[in-house]
Amino acid sequence: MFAVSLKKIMNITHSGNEPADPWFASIGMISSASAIVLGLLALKYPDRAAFYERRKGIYHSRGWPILGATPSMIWNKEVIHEYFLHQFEKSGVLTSAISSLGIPFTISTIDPRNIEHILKNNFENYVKGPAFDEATQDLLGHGIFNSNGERWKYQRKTASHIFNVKNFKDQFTDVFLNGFKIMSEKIFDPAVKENHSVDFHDAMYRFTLDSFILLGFGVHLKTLSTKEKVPFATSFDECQRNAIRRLTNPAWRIGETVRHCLAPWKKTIPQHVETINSFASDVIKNRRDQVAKGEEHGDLLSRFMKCRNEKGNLLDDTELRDTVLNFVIAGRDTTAQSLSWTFYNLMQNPAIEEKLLEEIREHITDSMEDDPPAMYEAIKHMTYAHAVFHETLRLHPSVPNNQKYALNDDIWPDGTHIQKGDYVVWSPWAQGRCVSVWGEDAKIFKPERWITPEGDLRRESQGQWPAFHGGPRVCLGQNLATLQALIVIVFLLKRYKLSLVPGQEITYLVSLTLPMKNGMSVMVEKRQPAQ
Ligand code: HEM
Repeated sequence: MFAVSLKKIMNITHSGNEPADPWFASIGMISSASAIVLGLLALKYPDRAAFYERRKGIYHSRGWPILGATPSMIWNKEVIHEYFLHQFEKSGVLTSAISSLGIPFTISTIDPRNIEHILKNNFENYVKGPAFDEATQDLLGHGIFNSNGERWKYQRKTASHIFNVKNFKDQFTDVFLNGFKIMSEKIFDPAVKENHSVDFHDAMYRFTLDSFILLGFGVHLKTLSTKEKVPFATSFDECQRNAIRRLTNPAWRIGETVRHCLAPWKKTIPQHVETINSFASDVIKNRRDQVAKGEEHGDLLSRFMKCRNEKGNLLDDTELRDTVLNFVIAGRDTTAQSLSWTFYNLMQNPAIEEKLLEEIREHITDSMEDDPPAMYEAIKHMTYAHAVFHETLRLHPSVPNNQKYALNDDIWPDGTHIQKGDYVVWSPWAQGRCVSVWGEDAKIFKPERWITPEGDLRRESQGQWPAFHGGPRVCLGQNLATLQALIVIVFLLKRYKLSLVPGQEITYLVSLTLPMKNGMSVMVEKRQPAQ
């Protein structure tokens, strides 16, 4: 039938005596067979992906015949977090299975009890799966982020000795305060003087990259001071962006090869990785020479140089590269994004901004800019500033979606049965906005929800608010990220009044983290001291 119509279209005719063209005959047979197979598959899988078997006791949303949720997910790929939220709100359940072509059995949940169970109570059963490891291996190496089991345990133990707020109180605060001064001088003051807008999101990215490279490797990258892109920064950004492409596309190797063939003049991912590696190896070599001459440095690299691995040996260059780079990757984007979303919310809620300013005036003096320990102590007591930051991360979690892989069968607190080899996904973004989890005002920015009747900061369970993950793998930098963010919030608000440039669309870019898709243009004025 198909072959006949094809011939008609191509205007090819045969007289009755001519033997049939074997090419058309085979096409006809293949088409008919395919149509039959598709028909049978559509009968067996009328509302889900082919070969996807439903499990009892789990809610399955209805999808397309044979394709399941694949077309809707592709259609909504730019607004995937809203899509997940909508699926939960439409179904009224907090746990459901996703049937999509080409992905393994995946169960998605925003139930706080289940998330707490995965992260904490049955932590040993859930690991980063093979897909994550493969997609991020060249960038993360064998660092803490993509390690599991004993290797992770050892790295975590070593890092937590070094990585405590007490150790870094003065040094971290000092780096952030200095970074803030450079950012003011190079970006915000000129914008006030020349009355031009600033891409706030870009400024935060530069600020956190400079700060974390200084803290991690002891190197001044100076992206805040240069208009041109620093090669390390370009490669670092490109590798991070690429990681999400790999995680969402099982055929990423082919994709990368095709992209290279189509644009051979562009740097490939292995070339970007090489740029990062050669930066790290130069810094490590220099630092080894300096240490050999008896110099003392306080950056992470120098501290990790004194540590031993699980075999009792000092860390070699590759282990040092992986360890330090994992911290930079962990801290840089997440903190820059949380700052951008905080200011986005403050600019839209002047009453909240004013309340925060009152707290700043009460606790922070000008002299604290040059007194890191005093600054650190003052910030600790600013309850409302913490509430603003937590509320931002509730609505705009820097890690909006997360997944793990089940090593064994399990039963979740809501009764869902998990089988060995299942992927489990939770979405802090959808959870933070879901009325069933956070109440009727879930979608409203309201820092007051974080303040107890006694005026203290409310501590939510890690299952309810997994912005910093939870359990044994809770974010190691939570206190530091909060410290850095609050320093910037406090001093930026104290010095400047920011306002959104009208007419721009502020939205997220779908990625492993939550960057702003189009940046965020703001106008900057000097803030006049309160009368
Ligand atoms: C607002 C800022 C931040 C947020 C929202 C955040 C959030 C998270 C989340 C959700 C995870 C779990 C990721 C996963 O493995 O699935 C994580 C892990 C981690 N974070 Fe953060 N993070 C922030 C800043 C930082 C900073 C500044 C550092 C340190 C410089 C840091 C260090 C780490 C490390 C080392 C891990 C891995 C912990 C482990 O696997 O044992 N983070 N963070």
